[in-house]
Amino acid sequence: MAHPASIRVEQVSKNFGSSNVLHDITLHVPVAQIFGLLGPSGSGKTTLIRMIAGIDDPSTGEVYVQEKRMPRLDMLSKIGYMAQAEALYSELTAKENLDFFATLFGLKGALRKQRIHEVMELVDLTPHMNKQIASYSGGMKRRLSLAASLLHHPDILILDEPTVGIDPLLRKSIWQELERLSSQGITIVVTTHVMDEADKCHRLGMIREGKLIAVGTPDELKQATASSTIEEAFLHYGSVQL
Ligand SMILES: Nc1ncnc2c1ncn2[C@@H]1O[C@H](COP(=O)(O)OP(=O)(O)OP(=O)(O)O)[C@@H](O)[C@H]1O
Repeated sequence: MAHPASIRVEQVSKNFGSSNVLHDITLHVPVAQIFGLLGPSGSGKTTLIRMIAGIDDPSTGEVYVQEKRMPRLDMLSKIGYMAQAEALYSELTAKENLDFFATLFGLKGALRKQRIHEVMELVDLTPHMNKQIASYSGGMKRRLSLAASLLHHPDILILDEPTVGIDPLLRKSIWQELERLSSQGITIVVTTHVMDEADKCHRLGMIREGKLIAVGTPDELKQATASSTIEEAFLHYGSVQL
């Protein structure tokens, strides 16, 4: 076996009432890979990663994380999840918010203080540690959410459009951090609309209308469609009749 799978999605479909939003998705993500999910708005990316994070369950099929069938409460400590909508308390400061999440993850004492400082440093928010979230910009809230998802040193990091509203310089440093985390063995699943970010992923999955229409490295997807950029490859797959 070349690489053990960190995440296995096996023949997963998802219905909301009578509407079928994911169709028969099978996907394996090896340990330490940065896997990007690309697809138009409404194609099902968030629905899929919520099932990987164990927040929702499939209608049919199975999701395994570290070979444990999801959803599973004891896997939550292994997973860091950053949603599109911020789950922050606006009347509290950044530090108070992180203190709250740290408590949920059982981080205590000096270790907790140190970790809060590390993650705040990482997202470049240290000078704003004691400001109320109500005074934060959209980008600052995204950065704080990312910091919160990293607090407990998760093995698996699941990020739903983490860099929306973040300026290019900081986006670059966040991607450097994701690469560093991956080199330490952390598996990362990230949804994105930003094509230069897609190029930084080790492997990509393209989703359209709830179907996984292509999976491969950025180079493989470009070669398969005779494209010079991921954007072109994406447009190619988007125009193919399913
Ligand atoms: N709880 C729900 N109940 C009913 N329909 C839902 C629910 N959650 C998602 N959907 C529908 O499922 C489809 C896929 O939504 P999803 O949020 O997964 O797409 P997405 O690819 O993440 O989009 P975006 O890029 O805009 O975030 C959409 O048609 C959406 O309206």
